[in-house]
Amino acid sequence: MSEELLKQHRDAIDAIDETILKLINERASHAREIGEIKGGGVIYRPEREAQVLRRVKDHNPGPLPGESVARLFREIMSECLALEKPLSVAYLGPEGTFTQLAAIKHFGHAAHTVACSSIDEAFRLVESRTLDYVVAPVENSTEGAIGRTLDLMISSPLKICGEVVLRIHHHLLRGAEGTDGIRRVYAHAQALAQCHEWLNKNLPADVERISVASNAEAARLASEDASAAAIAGQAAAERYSLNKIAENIEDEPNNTTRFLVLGHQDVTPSGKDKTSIIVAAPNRPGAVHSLLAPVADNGVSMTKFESRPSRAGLWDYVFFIDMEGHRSEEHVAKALEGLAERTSFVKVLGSYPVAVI
Ligand SMILES: C=C(O[C@@H]1C=C(C(=O)O)C=C[C@H]1O)C(=O)O
Repeated sequence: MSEELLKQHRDAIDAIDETILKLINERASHAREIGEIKGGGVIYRPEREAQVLRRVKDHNPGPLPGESVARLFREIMSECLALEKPLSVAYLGPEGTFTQLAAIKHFGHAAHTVACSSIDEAFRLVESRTLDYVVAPVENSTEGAIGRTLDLMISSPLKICGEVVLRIHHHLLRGAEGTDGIRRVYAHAQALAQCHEWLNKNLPADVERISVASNAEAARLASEDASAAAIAGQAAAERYSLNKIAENIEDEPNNTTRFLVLGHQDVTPSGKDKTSIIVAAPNRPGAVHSLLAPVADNGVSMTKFESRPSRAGLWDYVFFIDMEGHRSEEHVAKALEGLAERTSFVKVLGSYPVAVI
């Protein structure tokens, strides 16, 4: 090893770090000025943040991967915005849930994440403007829709202003080592379902599977009970100092959960957006087909179509539809007009940027 060569590179890194430091602070000063111009109004602009992240990925010369530089800039923006005022974000707690991870992935570490005891409470705290935004899971690639979030969106005045897609890795966690002496496994019902095959193969049939409110709650219970294990993610393992007895035990290797970010603002177009709506339809043959005609006729692509029995009693079914494009784009606007003519209930939940990181 050449000491001289090593020193040359380290000197170069020191000089670069000084420049980076100066430039990041210069950037923060501009963000603060922009905050002044906004004059106390809404400071967080999801469309602008998505554009910044896409630009960074598109212009990235390497060797760092695009995803990595986008994550770094995610944190820089988070700190710049916190200089104006840190955002407060409600999520289904306790600390260490995947929803908290999703909130941090979307807003960065400078945001103030607040654990709530239910998705309902998280919505309520944002509806009452006690907190700024709520992050809630909406669908999992193996388990399907998260009914409670969908039901809340039917009546909530909140608008969707972003989405987060998170790869979900589950681990078997325990205070002790090995699987000997495990009498029960705690996990959220979704996690039990997502690891069902693995549990059948790797634990005795008489081990009890107990579903609890969250993965983090499962980890907490396992940390207090030597004959218990939990299924949870990395964050919960760290939070409760548990050993990873087995890693990535999810049956489906591409297990991902999609989360929605909701707040009070309408988001302007970012250039690559989605629009989410709810429509109601009677339970009549052909009703859904004719209802959807304006979507196809205007060349709008649907990326999701999910039905739920209506609880309001006025309709038989409600449909959650995601489509490509922003509601202000002509073809999307025309599709929405056409839908409104065919049903008594259309609710636009929001137009928002497609997830970048
Ligand atoms: C600086 C702004 O405000 C916030 C901070 C941003 C940033 O650091 O780049 C981007 C969007 C906003 O969330 C802006 O609107 O441009």
